[in-house]
Amino acid sequence: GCSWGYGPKNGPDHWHEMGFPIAKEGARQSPIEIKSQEAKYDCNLKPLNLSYDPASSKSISNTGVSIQVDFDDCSDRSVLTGGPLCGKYRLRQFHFHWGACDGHGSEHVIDGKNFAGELHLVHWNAEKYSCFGDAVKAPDGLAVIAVFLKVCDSNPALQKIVCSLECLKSKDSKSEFKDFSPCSLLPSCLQYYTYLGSLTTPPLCESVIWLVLKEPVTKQPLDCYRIPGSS
Ligand SMILES: NS(=O)(=O)c1ccc(S(=O)(=O)NCc2cccs2)s1
Ligand SMILES: [Zn+2]
Repeated sequence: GCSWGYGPKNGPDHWHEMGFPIAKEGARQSPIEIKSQEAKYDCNLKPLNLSYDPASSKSISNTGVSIQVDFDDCSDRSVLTGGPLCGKYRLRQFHFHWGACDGHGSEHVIDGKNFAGELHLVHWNAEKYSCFGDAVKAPDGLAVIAVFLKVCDSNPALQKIVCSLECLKSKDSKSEFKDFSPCSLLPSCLQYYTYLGSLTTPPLCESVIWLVLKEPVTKQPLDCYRIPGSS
């Protein structure tokens, strides 16, 4: 069909011919490979300042290409400030990218290392733009925190998300998802790399200030959930 995805016929190498020429012609396309030795320290950068209200989480859905938790972004309930950012960026949603096996799945790569997955917390500049749709078209409209995910034996915060997957088996399924604190998914150290890039999926808008955390978090191996009746 005409919808983009990650298959051999509709994956990233085809997106430019599926209505998103920016994939080939863009000036600041993400993801990128980060080479730590080439990163420059910038003393003007501030620490990231996250202020999230767990009561602002609304729902969790299977978008067909990811698992996404949406937040109430009608007011400044969950906001990101600091880092390279000017003003307050409102948390709109977070979602995941992962692979078929544990050796790959992250979008960004650090010094040639792939991680099992990557969590993206998507924020938009509500001080400067009146709605998300306007922000996603602006060069400083979005700020996305990227967190690398490693496989490990347990992560209680992810547990709540994984448990919700039971009733999200089909595309566009959605269920209530209240009182979730995204901070519980973050590593203790919020040191980050930052660069100007784009959405990593169509429409690939070049409107993202990327904040890629240096420290990964550990995620529950999904296969640790025994299916009742299986041996
Ligand atoms: N992987 S990522 O964090 O770079 C994202 C990809 C898409 C994102 S979105 O939530 O902004 N939707 C994009 C849009 C929907 C409708 C108009 S633009 S965030
Ligand atoms: Zn993403």
